[in-house]
Amino acid sequence: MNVEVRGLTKTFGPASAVTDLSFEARAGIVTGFLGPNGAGKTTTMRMMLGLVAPTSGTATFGGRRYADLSHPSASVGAVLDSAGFHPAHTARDHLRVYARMGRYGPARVEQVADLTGVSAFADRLTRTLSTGMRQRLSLATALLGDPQVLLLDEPSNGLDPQGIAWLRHFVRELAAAGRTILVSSHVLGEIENTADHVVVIRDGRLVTTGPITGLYATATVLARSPQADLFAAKLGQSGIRVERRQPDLLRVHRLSTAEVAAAAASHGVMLHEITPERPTLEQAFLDLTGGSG
Ligand SMILES: Nc1ncnc2c1ncn2[C@@H]1O[C@H](COP(=O)(O)OP(=O)(O)OP(=O)(O)O)[C@@H](O)[C@H]1O
Repeated sequence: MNVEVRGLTKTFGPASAVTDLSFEARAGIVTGFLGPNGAGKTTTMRMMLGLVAPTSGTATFGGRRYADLSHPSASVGAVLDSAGFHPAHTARDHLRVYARMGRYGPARVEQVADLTGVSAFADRLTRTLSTGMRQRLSLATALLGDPQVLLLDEPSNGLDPQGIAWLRHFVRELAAAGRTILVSSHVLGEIENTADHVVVIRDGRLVTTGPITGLYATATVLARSPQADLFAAKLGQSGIRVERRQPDLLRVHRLSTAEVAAAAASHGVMLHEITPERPTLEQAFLDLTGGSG
């Protein structure tokens, strides 16, 4: 079940939280929804679920708005925040209440508790749970209906490194089984090994969307040559952007080291050094989102 967001916009009084945002999340892959704090990720997800009315635009799941789904919890599961637990309920009570609302049996409660590790603290009162345990309980709740789509808002919050590794594996398995996963984060590193595609937003607007490897598009190569003038001229003639760093050192944009070496050979230019300047993925993300994170 694919998810389509088209022209979503939300203004709060004079302030725009989300502006004309469009993207897709496809079945079978994990889509990372990235942006610095306050970029509009939570507002977008709340609009997708009908919890906040959009000023304009639509979000659909398999072509239908959330409100028009016949059995929403069996189509779309969401972990938006880990508040909202009744303090006098145990974790298992909480799951049972939601299971009854969705008309799922007690066996399903035990299944999702096992899947998410909630079984280990199922008899504890929710008010005594750690943030990480609450995240697991929220995830278990979202999974009750075995939904085709999962929206996860900063699900790593409060999880320890072991929990983060577990979540990464878990989310990847859900996607491999054909589900559609949209997972938000303000730290690229958290979903770097989880997401296949990314949707990057800043100030409520789309910055870029595509395969996560596309964030490397800012890569540059340093090339040192005693014939730097000639090489710069030849590259420039081919429409390649070149900067002069030192008299004999060029910075070449958007070519790999192999492509730079091949270009030098084809122009009879001798190279003394070729160094990739690939930014870390996190740096590329920070560059895209204005340096805040
Ligand atoms: N109910 C509201 N009333 C007024 N402004 C709001 C409301 N909800 C969100 N905003 C504003 O909308 C903008 C986007 O907030 P949002 O929570 O969607 O961002 P976010 O990307 O989820 O950030 P974070 O990573 O910090 O959770 C922020 O400037 C926020 O202050």
